[in-house]
Amino acid sequence: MSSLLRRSTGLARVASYSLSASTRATLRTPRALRTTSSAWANQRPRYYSSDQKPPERERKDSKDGESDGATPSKEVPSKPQMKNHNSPGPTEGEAPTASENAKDGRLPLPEGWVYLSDAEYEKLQNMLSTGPLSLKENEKRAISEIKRVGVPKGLADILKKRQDGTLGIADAGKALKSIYALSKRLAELDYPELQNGSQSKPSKSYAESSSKNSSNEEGKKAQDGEQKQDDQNPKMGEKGFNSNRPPNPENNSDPSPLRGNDWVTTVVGSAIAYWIYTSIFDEGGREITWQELRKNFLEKGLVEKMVVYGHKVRVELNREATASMYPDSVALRPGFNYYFSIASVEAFERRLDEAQNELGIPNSDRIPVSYAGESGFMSLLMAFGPTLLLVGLLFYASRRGPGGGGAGGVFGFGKSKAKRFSQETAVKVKFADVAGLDEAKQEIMEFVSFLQKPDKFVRLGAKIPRGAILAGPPGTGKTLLAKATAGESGVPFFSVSGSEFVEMFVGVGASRVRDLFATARKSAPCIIFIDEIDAIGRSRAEGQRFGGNDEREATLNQILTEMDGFNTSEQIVVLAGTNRVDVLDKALMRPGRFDRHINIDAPTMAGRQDIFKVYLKKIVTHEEIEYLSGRLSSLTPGFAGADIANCVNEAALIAARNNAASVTLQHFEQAIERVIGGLERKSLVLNPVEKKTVAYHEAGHAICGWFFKYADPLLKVSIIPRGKGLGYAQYLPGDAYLMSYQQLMDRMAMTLGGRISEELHFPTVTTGASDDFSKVTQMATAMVTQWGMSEKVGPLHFRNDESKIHKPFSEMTGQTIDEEVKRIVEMAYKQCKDLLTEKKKEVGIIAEELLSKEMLVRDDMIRLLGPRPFDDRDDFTKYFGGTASTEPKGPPPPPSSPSLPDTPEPPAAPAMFKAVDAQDIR
Ligand SMILES: Nc1ncnc2c1ncn2[C@@H]1O[C@H](COP(=O)(O)OP(=O)(O)OP(=O)(O)O)[C@@H](O)[C@H]1O
Repeated sequence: MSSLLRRSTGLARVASYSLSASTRATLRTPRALRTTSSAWANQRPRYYSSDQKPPERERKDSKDGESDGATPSKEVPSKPQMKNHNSPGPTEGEAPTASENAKDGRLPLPEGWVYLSDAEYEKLQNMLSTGPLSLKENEKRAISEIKRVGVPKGLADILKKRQDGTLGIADAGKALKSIYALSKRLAELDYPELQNGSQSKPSKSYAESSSKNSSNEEGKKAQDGEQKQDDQNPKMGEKGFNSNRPPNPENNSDPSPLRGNDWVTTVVGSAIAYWIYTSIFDEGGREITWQELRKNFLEKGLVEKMVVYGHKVRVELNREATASMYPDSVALRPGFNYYFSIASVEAFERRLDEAQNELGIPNSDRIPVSYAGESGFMSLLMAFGPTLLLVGLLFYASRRGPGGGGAGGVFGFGKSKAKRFSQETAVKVKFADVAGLDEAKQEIMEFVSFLQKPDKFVRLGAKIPRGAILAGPPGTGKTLLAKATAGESGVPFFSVSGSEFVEMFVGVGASRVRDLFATARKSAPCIIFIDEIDAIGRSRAEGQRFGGNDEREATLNQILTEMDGFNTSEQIVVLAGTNRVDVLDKALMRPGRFDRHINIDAPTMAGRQDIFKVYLKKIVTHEEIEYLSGRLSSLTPGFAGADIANCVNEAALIAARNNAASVTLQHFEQAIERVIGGLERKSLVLNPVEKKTVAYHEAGHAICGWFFKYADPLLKVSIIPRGKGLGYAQYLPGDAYLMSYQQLMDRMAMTLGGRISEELHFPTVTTGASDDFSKVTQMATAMVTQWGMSEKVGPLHFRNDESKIHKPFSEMTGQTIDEEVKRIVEMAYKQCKDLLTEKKKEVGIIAEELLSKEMLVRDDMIRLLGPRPFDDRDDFTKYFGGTASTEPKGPPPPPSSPSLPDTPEPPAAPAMFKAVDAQDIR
C-alpha cells in the first residue's frame, strides 16, 4: 500500500501535464506519433468480441503488434454484441447476455463495469507488459484475466485518456479507485481458497452467473476453451489466476469472486493495483549524459525531438529507427524517455547548435526543441502556495490557542490562561512552608476554614468574605501564602497574572475574566489567585488623566461584576497579590469584593530567621542552625523571603564550586556579600592614584561611622571594586522603623564623609561622591517635604509626584523648600567636616591600612582606633560584638529605610563609592 501512496510524484506529473494545454501537446503528441505502428495509435476501428479470434490467435496477434487488431476482417462494428464503453452498439451499462458471456468465457459484469475492446485490451496488454515494472507470471495471467472479467468503466476512460494524452490530476484518483476495484476482483479470482472457508452466501451476481454458465452449453464450451488455454500454461490454475474457471456450484467452495475482504486479497489487490497504476502513470525514463546522448543517439540520427522543462531535457527518439538499431532497447517501451540535466537553457542551445554544426546537420533537419515551461506542479504551487500557507497558518493559530477555538473565540484568545493546580498536582505548599508572616497567615486561615467547613459560618448567618488583597513588596511571599491557602484547604487553585488578561484586542481581557470565573464555578470550592492585579485593577480615575485604557477598564469592570455575581454560598475565594496597593481602584477594594486587605511587609529580624531556618533545612550544613540563622538574619535587614531563598542557594553554589563537604558560615557571608554588592571585579585594576583616592574616600565614611553616635555599626570597609562601585563601606543598620532627626543628620553626615575626606587629603576632588550626594539630597528633601523637620516649611506633606508634571506647592514654597534642603545638607556637611578635620590622622591611618590590606573588618578598626565610644545594638553585640574574629564579616545590605509612610526612597547610607572617571582623578 505504501508503494501506492508513494505515487504522489506520479500524480504531480500527471497534474502537470493536464494543467498546461500547450505543454501537454508538446509532451504527449510525439508519443502518439511515435506509436504510429501500434494499433492504439492508429485509431483503428474497433472490433467486437463476438467476432474475436480464438484465444490462441489472440495471443499471437498481441505479439505481432503492428499487424494485429487492425485487420479489417475482425471489425464488425455493425454487429456489436459485447458491451463496450466505446462501442456504438449496445447501450452503455447494458450487461451482455449470459450466452454472450459464455461464448467468450467471460464473467458477468458487475454494475459499472465494461469489457475492453480487443484494441483497448491489446493496448493495455502492451502497456502493462512493457511497463516500468517487471512482470511476474501471475501478472501476465492477470492481463488475460482482465479481458474476461472486464474493467470498471472509469478505468476504460482513463486508458482512453491516456492514449489521447489528456490525463489530468483528477484522473489519478479515479484511476486508483477503478484499478483497486479491478485488482480486488482479480485477487479474489486468483485466491478462491480465500472464500472456501467462508460460510457466507455466494453473492447473487456470481451465483447467477455460475448457474447460467453451468446450464449453458456454449458457456461450457467456452470454459473448456479457457481450460485448454489454462492447460497450456502449467502454472495457471495452480496458484495463479485459476478462477477463470467459474467455480462449480456443487463444490462446497464459495464461488463469489466479489466477496471476501481478507488481508491476502487486499495485499494481492494492492500489488496488482500498484502495477497497473505505475504502468499508466509512470512515465519511466533514464538519465543520460550529454556525451552518451551525442554518441548513441545524436550521431546516429535517432533523436526526433527534445523537450526542455526546467533544468531537464527530455529526449524523444524516433522509435522505428531506434528499434531497427537497438531492437532490445528499453527506449522502445511506451512512455520511456531518456533525459539529461542542463545548467541553463542558453548553454544547452549553444551546445546543441555546436554539436549539430559538427555533425553537419543541415538547418532544415535540425532537431526541434520545444519548451515545456515550468512544471505544472510548480506553477500550481506558486499560484496557490501563499494562499495555502496563509490558510495553514490561520488553521494552526486556531488550533494553538488555549482553547483551540470554540467558546474562547475563533483563536481561543478569550480563554483564560489561568494555570490550574490541584492538591494532586502542584499545590503541596502548606502554611508550615511559609515562614514568618504570622498575622497574614492568621487572617487567611479564615478562608481555609470557610472552604473546609462553610456550614460553621452560614449557620450563624455570617457572610463569607469574597476575597483578600495581599499587598507588599516583591518576593515577600504573597503567592506562596495564596498557594499555601489552597494547599491547606485542599481545593483547586487557579493562578493567573493580571497581565495575562491584557491583550491587544479589545474585549479579550473581559472574556478571559468571564472564562476564568466560569471555570472556577465549575470547580468550586476553589481559590482564584490573581497575581499583580494592579496590571488591570488600577484606579480608573488615574487612567483617565492619561487618556484611559478601555480594554483595561473593561477587564476591571468584568472582575467587579464577576465578584458581585457570587452568591454567599458559592465557595470561591479570590485572592489577589500586588506591590502597588495604592494605585488600585477603590471599587475593587470595597467590602463585598476584596474584603480583606492583608499587608505583607519585608520580614522582621525574627521573620528572616524563620525563613532562613526553612531554607537551611534544604541544604547540607554542619553549622549550628540557631546561631547561623540569627547571624544571617541580622546581616540581611530588608531582605524579602525571595532574597533569603536566593542567598541560601547562592551559598550552596559557592560551597559546591569550592568542593566543600558542607556549606559553612563563610559561604553564606560570601553569598550575602555577592547578593548585596555584586560580583567582585578582579579584572578592574585601579591605578595607584585612583586606589589612594578610593582608600581615603572609604576611610572618611568609616571614621564617620565609628565616631557618630547614631551611625550604623560598621562591619567592613573595602577598596576592592565590586558590582558598580570602586569600593564600599558596610554597616549594619538593623531594622529601623522610626528615625530621629539626629539619626538622619548623622547618617547624612556619614554619607558626605567620602567627599570631605577627599577635600581634606587631596588638592582636588573627584566624581566619586555623586551617588552620596544623591542620597543626601533625597534624605534632606524628605525631611523638609514629608517629615516636617523644617521649621520654615512647617508640618506639611507634599506628595512626591513621580511624573514631575505638577508641583504640589507654590513657587514661593518651592523656593523655601530648596533653601531648607540646602541648609540641612550644609549642616550635615559641617558636622562631617568638623569630625574629619579633628580625626584627620585617624582617617590617614585607616586609609593607609586599607591600601595595604584592601579590606578592613570591625576588629581591624578596634585595633587601629580603639573600641567604639558608643554602645552597639543588642543583636549586633550578640552576633558580631563578641570575640574578635579574623574572618571577614559578611557585609550587610544598604541601610533599610526608616519604615515611615510615604518614604519615597530609603534614606540610604554611604554604602557605595561610585565608579569614577579616571580622567577626573588625575
Ligand atoms: N515567608 C516565606 N517563607 C518561605 N519562603 C518565602 C517566603 N516569602 C518568600 N519566600 C520565597 O520567595 C519566593 C517568592 O515568593 P512569592 O512569589 O510568594 O513572592 P510575591 O510576594 O508573590 O512576589 P511578587 O510580588 O513579586 O509576585 C517563594 O517561592 C519562596 O521561595
